[in-house]
Amino acid sequence: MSGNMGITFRVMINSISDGIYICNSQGYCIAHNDAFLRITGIPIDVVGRHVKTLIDDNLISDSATLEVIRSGQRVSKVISYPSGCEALVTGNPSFDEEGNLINVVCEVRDLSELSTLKDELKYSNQLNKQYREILKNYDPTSVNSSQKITTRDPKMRSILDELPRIGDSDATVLIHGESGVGKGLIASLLHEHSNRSIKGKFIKVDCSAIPSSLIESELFGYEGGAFTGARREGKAGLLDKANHGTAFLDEIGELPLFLQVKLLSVLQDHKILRVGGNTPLSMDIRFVCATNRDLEKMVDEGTFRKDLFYRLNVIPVVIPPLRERKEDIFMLTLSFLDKFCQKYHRSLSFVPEAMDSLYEYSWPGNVRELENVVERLVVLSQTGLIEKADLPEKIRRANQAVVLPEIDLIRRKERKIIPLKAAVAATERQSIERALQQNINLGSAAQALSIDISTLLRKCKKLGITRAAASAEMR
Ligand SMILES: Nc1ncnc2c1ncn2[C@@H]1O[C@H](COP(=O)(O)OP(=O)(O)OP(=O)(O)O)[C@@H](O)[C@H]1O
Repeated sequence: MSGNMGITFRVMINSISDGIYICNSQGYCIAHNDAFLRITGIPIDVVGRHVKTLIDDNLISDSATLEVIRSGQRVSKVISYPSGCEALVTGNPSFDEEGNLINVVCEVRDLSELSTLKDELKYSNQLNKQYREILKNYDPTSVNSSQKITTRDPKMRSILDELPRIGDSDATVLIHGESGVGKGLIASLLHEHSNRSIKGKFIKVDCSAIPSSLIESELFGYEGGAFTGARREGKAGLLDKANHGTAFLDEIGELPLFLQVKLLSVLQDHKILRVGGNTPLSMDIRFVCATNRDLEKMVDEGTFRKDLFYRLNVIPVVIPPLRERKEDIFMLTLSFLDKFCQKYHRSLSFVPEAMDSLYEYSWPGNVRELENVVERLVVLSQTGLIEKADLPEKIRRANQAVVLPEIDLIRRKERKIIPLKAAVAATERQSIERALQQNINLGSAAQALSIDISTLLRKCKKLGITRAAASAEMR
């Protein structure tokens, strides 16, 4: 610090991170702290100099001090300095007991630092609030509170609307859809919607996960001594466990041909025959099957039985891939974020650029992939914000542009959903460029936009808008 002040005062004033600049009642600088020099980059000793000479020497663009001396009131101004920084300078008058001005103390706040921090904090608070509100008001279709399905997609909603009716019937359902779209979830909801959930269980069998040599005995069970290594007392199969309930046969396209015949007879006769057994056992099972393969093509190729296909496909349910219901990406992301934040006791939000990238990505692994990505981000995140840089590279590459040009915005409008941040940025850019082009100075441009100059400067900096670029843009 410079100036003729006591040591305690010097230590105190230098512990402040904002710049402090003190003038006497005539406008001569009597002291300043170290932060003042760091922020302003003024290369000369200003103590003893009149502020007017600093303006004349182009060291400051304006003076709050002169305005305070003139008006006797607290004054704030945005002032540019040789460091290239723009600062919000607030001049505070101090008076003696008779009300005479003694000196003017100016606080110099680096707007770029301040606005970045403020923006981040404000934005993160806004997002958190917004997310919580959406989740609070959103009514996910929930069944018995154990399973929740999140969707806004019209096709998905019509499937959900049909679920109670399909659940009530005992007809066989074949769910078609890519891996990870939620076929298992829909199947379990069907069970929960039926009165089978009261008297029986939901048993899932992944036909692709059980080796073909074991699948028959796993499904149908076996009698004692049916084969080498079999238990002496025999064993009930998974279908036994589904008695009075629902058997969900996932990846049904992987079922070997010989078992397709056996399954067909179960569907027709409602009886199962254990491996090595002679007496068929009556079973009351509702079958829901799922596949990510084109079963009709497999029928044509002779790898899937036609009669079984028609027997299974009584009620077909087709679940669209996530890339065809982009509206769901936002909702699902927030829903998974909430779930994993609760699980891992974290509090996190996505910055808009990260959300844009999630939106743009094609999600070949569908909802499961999204769920896994969000869980990983929640576990690995070290700050309260998930940024674009935190996303896996393949997702980051899906969206390089942060601020979308208007043309892209229109193209996106046609696809109905525009990420909120991109829409706001494009609209802000357009209004600011127009205001800068149509107004002679920053003050009137800010007035036209109904914001103050510091906000205008901050937004210009953030969006990379200069007056020259704005004028060129509008021509
Ligand atoms: N709409 C949704 N809302 C909430 N969670 C969902 C939704 N769809 C899928 N999920 C979740 O995504 C994950 C994958 O879903 P699911 O296992 O049902 O997919 P799948 O189509 O059966 O996959 P696969 O074909 O590989 O067996 C699960 O954790 C599931 O809970």
